[in-house]
Amino acid sequence: MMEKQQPALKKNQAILEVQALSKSFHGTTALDRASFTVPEASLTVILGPAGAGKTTTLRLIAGLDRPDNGRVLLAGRDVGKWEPKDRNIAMIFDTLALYPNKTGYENIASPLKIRRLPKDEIEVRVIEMARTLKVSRLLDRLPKTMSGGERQRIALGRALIRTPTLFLLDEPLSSLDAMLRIELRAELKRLQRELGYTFLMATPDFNEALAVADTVIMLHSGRVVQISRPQELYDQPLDRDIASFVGAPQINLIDARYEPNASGGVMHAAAAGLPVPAHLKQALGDAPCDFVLGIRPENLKLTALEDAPISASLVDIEPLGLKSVLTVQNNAAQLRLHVESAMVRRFDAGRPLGIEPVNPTRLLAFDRQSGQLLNA
Ligand SMILES: Nc1ncnc2c1ncn2[C@@H]1O[C@H](COP(=O)(O)OP(=O)(O)OP(=O)(O)O)[C@@H](O)[C@H]1O
Repeated sequence: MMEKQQPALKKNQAILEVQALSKSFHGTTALDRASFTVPEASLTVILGPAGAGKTTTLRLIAGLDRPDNGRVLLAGRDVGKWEPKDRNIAMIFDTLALYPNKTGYENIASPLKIRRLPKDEIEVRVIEMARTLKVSRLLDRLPKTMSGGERQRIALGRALIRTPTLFLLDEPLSSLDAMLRIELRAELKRLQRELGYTFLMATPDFNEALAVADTVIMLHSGRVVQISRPQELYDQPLDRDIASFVGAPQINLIDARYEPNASGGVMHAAAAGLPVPAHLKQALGDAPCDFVLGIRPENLKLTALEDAPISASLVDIEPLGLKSVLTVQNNAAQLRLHVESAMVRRFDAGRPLGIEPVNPTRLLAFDRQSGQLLNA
């Protein structure tokens, strides 16, 4: 099968450029002027909740749907009029099913056989792929004799044996159980690096993005709301929706009032007067104002009730192994804290607790109306 010749990339040119891409279905906007680039040999993740427009974006790039507006450029060329088969893109979905009556070898080889590659070349590539995926010993076996994880590796081998310009992966691990998922996402990242592939992967799972992504494109209601490194998305989310979406347990977002004074000012939040860290003071300015204070649950800790800036009573404990998530409440706010399980094992609901923020440089402030991050 002939694929259209891709021109050589110019230095620093993105493999993929998406420019103001829009798509509506029956009057509902699925994608709204989305723009981003994907550099060669990178792993870029499109992150967003259900219905954010992730699949729509991938389908438009693959040419499976036509955009209402905007352009898709591959290696600098507008491919708007190209058929999917001419775009030299491989799309991998979550169902990585195998042919049950074919051996591991035949399964991995099948995309190359369809392309009528010479037998010798197929053999070299399958053996190499099996070595990379550590499944060489499974090549003669049928899928029914393999474990779930082994089958997924063979299926990945089959998906990755082609050498397209770009791989689009739509929630490729979503059908797997948690353990296998963690193992295989590390494997995907390793393969992508080792083979120098370019991956654009959609997922609703921030932890997955954190584990594998070079860059995250955060999509919300069809709009690109932030493009950054995954850790930056967690540390500096550009608005409160992003802050809530990334990180579990969820960030605490509490109404706060800022009162500047000669000694740096005070923030009234959760029925407490808290000192204002320098970066927030800069972001909030010189006048009193209302804002939303963002505190990650790991940046709150239990402390002696008599010295605590915040007092609240225990509502619930969710044990998560070594750590537990505590929900506490006072008359101004409900808060989640991430604490050592050993500390709270014998706590009963209703118990009064003392709480203090830690790592003040990690506190965030958001505009009360727009929800935007307030930055210095
Ligand atoms: N073929 C279609 N016909 C009608 N509406 C569609 C179609 N495809 C997508 N949509 C709508 O467009 C919006 C974006 O859908 P899309 O599948 O791209 O989201 P997603 O981020 O991939 O979600 P998920 O994580 O649930 O797969 C949704 O509101 C969806 O209902």
